[in-house]
Amino acid sequence: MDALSPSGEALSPHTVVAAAQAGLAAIRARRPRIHCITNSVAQAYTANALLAIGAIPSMTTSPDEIAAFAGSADGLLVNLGTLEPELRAVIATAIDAAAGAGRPWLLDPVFVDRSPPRAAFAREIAARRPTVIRANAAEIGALAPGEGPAALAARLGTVVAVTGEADRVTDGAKGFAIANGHPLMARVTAMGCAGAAITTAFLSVGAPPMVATAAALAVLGLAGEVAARTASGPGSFAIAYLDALDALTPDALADGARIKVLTPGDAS
Ligand SMILES: Nc1ncnc2c1ncn2[C@@H]1O[C@H](COP(=O)(O)OP(=O)(O)OP(=O)(O)O)[C@@H](O)[C@H]1O
Ligand SMILES: Cc1ncsc1CCO
Ligand SMILES: [Mg+2]
Repeated sequence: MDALSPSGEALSPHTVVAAAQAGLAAIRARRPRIHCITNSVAQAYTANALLAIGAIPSMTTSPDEIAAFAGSADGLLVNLGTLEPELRAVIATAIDAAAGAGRPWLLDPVFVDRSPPRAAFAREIAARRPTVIRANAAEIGALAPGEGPAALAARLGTVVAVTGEADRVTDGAKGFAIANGHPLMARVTAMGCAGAAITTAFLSVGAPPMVATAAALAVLGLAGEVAARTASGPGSFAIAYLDALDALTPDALADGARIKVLTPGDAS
């Protein structure tokens, strides 16, 4: 299982496909619990997406419970989509607990491009070195103005994933481009948020972070392509996407994943 070997190995599209297959099997067998501090728009869909892939969601943000929940979870998602004031301290406590327990955590800096105070807070959180930062291009631009994903990843020692029509993942030196996905994914709110939660589930089952993130994005994109075949619009697509996550097979991944290795020049 080359995908589960330590980082530093030669990277290839096959590495990612193998990690997607192994990660999917591990999530379904081990049922990792992912604690999600996420926005009020995305909560129910995110919990359903985690269940569809085989993981277990927990979602509380209660200040007196967050350390217990985050510290005993297999991974932590921090999503800033509806950043009510009391969440700032809750997020700090959750990161302490997850990082203290040696668990991966992922930052999704939603809408930092719309709010300078939120961008400032997101930069503070990013300085805590999340395992992965996942965002759309506008959000990465606001989080690290003038820097670009590869420089951001290199400076923090984290993995940065930029999602959109094509997805790119980098550790600052190397990277992957994932071409899977469907335009209907941009017509349902919280697709990125739910995808970040599923990416956290892949991080929690053991592949190195850049490979695990690329694997998760291939899974998410391929599920989107499968769902689009039967959907008649955004509403039925949202439901079909959950079914597609549940039904995805190792063979479908081998046939359908569209991954390219990025060299240092094009990882920026
Ligand atoms: N036009 C597109 N074609 C193919 N895939 C897409 C397209 N737009 C988005 N996606 C896919 O949808 C997922 C969500 O990415 P997106 O960049 O839209 O997230 P986001 O902006 O954070 O969304 P949200 O904030 O609504 O959760 C990614 O896996 C991405 O690959
Ligand atoms: C629409 C919306 N507003 C805050 S969070 C969110 C979900 C998509 O990120
Ligand atoms: Mg988003």
